[in-house]
Amino acid sequence: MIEALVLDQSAITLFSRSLILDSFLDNFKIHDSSDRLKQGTQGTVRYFLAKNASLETPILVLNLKQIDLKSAPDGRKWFQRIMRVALKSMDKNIVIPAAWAPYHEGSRISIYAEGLNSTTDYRLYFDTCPRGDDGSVFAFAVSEGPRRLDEHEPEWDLYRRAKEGLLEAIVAEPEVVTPEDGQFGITLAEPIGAQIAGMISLQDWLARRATVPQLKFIASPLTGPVRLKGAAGTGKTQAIAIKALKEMRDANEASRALRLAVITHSEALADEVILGMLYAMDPASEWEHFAAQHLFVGTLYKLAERLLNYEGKGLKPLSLDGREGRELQRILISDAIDSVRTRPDILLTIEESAGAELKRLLDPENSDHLISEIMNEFASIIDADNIQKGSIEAERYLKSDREGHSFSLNEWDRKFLLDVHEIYSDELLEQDFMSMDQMISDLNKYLASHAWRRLRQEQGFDAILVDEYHFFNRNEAASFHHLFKATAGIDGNLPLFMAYDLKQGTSDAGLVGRTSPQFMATRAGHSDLVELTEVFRSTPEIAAFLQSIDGSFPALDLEGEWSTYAGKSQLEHGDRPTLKTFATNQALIDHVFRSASESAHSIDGGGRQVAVICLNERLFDVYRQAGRGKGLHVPVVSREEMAELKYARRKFVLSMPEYVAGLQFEEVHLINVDEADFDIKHGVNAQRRMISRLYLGASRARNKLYLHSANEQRGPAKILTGSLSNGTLMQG
Ligand SMILES: Nc1ncnc2c1ncn2[C@@H]1O[C@H](COP(=O)(O)OP(=O)(O)OP(=O)(O)O)[C@@H](O)[C@H]1O
Repeated sequence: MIEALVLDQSAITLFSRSLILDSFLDNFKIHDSSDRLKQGTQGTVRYFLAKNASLETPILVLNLKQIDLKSAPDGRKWFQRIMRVALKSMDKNIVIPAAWAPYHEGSRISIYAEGLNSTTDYRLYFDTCPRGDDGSVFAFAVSEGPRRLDEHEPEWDLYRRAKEGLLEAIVAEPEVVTPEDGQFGITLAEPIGAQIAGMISLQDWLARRATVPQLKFIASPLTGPVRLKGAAGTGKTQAIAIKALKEMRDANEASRALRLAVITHSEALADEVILGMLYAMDPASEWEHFAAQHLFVGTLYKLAERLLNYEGKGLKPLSLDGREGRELQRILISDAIDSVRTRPDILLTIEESAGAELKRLLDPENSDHLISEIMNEFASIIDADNIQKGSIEAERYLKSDREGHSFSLNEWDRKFLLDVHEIYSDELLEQDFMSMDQMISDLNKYLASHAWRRLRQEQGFDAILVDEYHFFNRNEAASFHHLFKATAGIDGNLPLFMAYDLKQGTSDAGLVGRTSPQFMATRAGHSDLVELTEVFRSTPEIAAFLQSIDGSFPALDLEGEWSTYAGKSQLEHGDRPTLKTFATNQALIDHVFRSASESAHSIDGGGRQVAVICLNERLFDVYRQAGRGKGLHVPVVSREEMAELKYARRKFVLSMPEYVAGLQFEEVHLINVDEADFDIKHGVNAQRRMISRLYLGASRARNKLYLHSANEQRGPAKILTGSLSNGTLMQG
C-alpha cells in the first residue's frame, strides 16, 4: 500500500498543467510519453521527480494514510489544491485564492479542500517548513470542519521515511509505465491560451500573422502610454502576449534589465490564457527562466497580496466578481436596505424627497433591480472612491454633479445609499471579510508611502501592459502609475499599454470618472491610440449580428470612445445566428441542455467548445443546481474557475458572460435573452448593462450562435427586433 506521495517542483508544475483523471488516484502511476519525469516506489512511498533532481530539491510529502484521496468526495480537487499550496511554498509568485480561506499560524497553514459551494467542509493541513526544511511542504492531515492548527500532530516518522527514500529514488533505474498498464491517469494538456492561439511561434506572428495595427502596437516604444482599442475577437489579448514576449526577448538579447508586468482583471485569464499564449509562442519555455525574475503576470490583487501579505495576516479579501461573492453581497445589501428603509426618518421623508427612479425601485416588486443598481453604484463609485458616510468624500459625493450615464440620484437618494453602504460595510467587517476595493485602496496608500518610494526602483516595473482595461474601476486604475520604477518612461510619460473594449463592461466600473477632461486620461500622460478592426474569432455572420446589436446601445458621450462596432470578420462564412422562443424556462432549458449535450459529444474538442451562457443571474443559479442538468455540464461560476474547462471532456460549459470573458467557444447558446430583463423601464443604464452582457456573451462564439428566450419572461428582448428585421438574426 502506498502511504505517501513525494513530488518535487518540476513534477508539481507539470501535474498542475495537466489533466488529472480519477484513475490516477487508483495506483498513482502516470504514462508520461514525453518522458519528463522520473517515477518510482521506495518502500511504501511513491516518488515523482525531475530527471535531474537533487537531494537539496524542496519536496511535497503527502500523507495518504491521513489524506485518503481515493475515498475523498473529490480527491482530484483535493490533490490539485495540495499542489497549489506546495507550489506557493516553492514559488512566491503563486497565490492561494481567498475563497479557499487559507489560515496561517507559524509555518502551519490550513485551507478548504473543496469549494465554498460544496456541501462538505473538509480542511487540509500543511506544514510549510517541516523539520526546518525551508521550501518543502508536508500535507499531513484533513479534518471535517476547522480545527486548531496544532491540534493534529504530523506523522513525522512518515516524513522522515519519505525523505530517506529520496536518494534511492533519485539513483534508481527509472520505472517504465506503459500505456498498457491501463493508466493514463494524467494527460499533459495544452493550456487554454495555447488552444486559443494555436501553437504559432513568436517569429511567425511577427513575420506573417499579426496585422499592421497589431504590429504598430507591439513595436511601440517604452516611452509613453498607448491605448489598444478593438471589438471582441480582434486580437487584443494576443497582441499583449506578443508584445510581452518580444519585449522580454529583446531585453534579454541586449542584456538590458527589464521588469515587465502584464495585469489582468482575473487570475484565470492571466494563468490560463496569457501564460498559455506565451507557452504557445515559445514551447521550449525559454522565457520562463527570464520570467521568474522579471515578469509579473496576474491581477492587482496578486500584486497587492505580494506587497502587503494579507493572507499571512489571516485577512480574507472577498472577490465580488465571482458568483459566491456576488450572492453574499446581494444578501448583505438586501438586509441593509430593509433596515434603512424601515427607519422612521426615512419612512417619513421618502414620499416627498426620494427621486423618481429610486422611488420606483423601492417598490418591492423591483427589489432585484434595486440591488443590481446599488451593487453597480458601490462598484463604480462608492467603493471605487472609498467613500464613507460622514467623510469629506461623502460630502462631495452628495453634492457633486453626476455623470450623464450614471443612474440619476438626488441628494436624498445618495444619503440613503450611503446609509445602506455603511450597514453593508459593517456587516462585511463583522464577517471578517475585506472587499477587494478596500484592499486596492490600501494598496494605493502603500504605493504612496515612503517605504514604496524606497523599494520602487527594485520592485517597480519598466513597462506595464493591462488587458481588459474596461473591467478596472477608477480606484484600480489609479494604482498603475505608482507601480512603475522611478526611472520608467520619459518626461513623466509612462509606458502603460491598455487594451479595452468598453462595450464588454457589464458594470459601470470602467466608465465612471473617465469622461472628462480627457477620456481614459490616466496619470501616465497623454496616450496614443491603436485601433484593431479585423475580427479573428467569429464568422462574418456572427460579426454582422454583433454589429447589429451594437446599434441598440444607448449613445454615450465619451469623446468618441463609445464608437460603433467596426469589426470585420476574417473567417469563412458560417450559419446565421438564430432565435428560438419557448413557453417556459423549463422548456427552454430542457431543449438547450439536450442540444448542447449532443454537440459536446459530436464536436471536435468536446464540451470545452460548447457553452451555454445565461444572461439572468437568478435563473443561472436555478439552472446550474437543477437535478436534470447534473452530469451534463461543467459550471463556471467565477472567472477563477476557467481552469476547470480542462475537465469538460464531453460535458458542455454552463456559465454567465462575465465569467467567460476572454474565452471563446465553437458553439454558444445564449439563454434568457428576455424582455423582462432588457425592458427600458428598468432605466437606460440597466438596459445598457444588459446589452453589454448580450454582446459579451454572443462575442464568445466562433462558429455557431443560438439565442433563446422564454415567454414566461415576456419573450425575446425588444432590442432584437432590428436584428430580426435586417436579417442578421433568424427565427429558429
Ligand atoms: N493577426 C491575427 N491573425 C490570426 N488570428 C489572430 C490574429 N490576432 C488574434 N488572432 C486570434 O483571434 C482570436 C481572438 O483573439 P483575442 O482573444 O486576443 O481577442 P480579444 O480582442 O482579446 O478578444 P476579447 O476582447 O473578446 O477578449 C484568438 O484565437 C487569436 O489567436
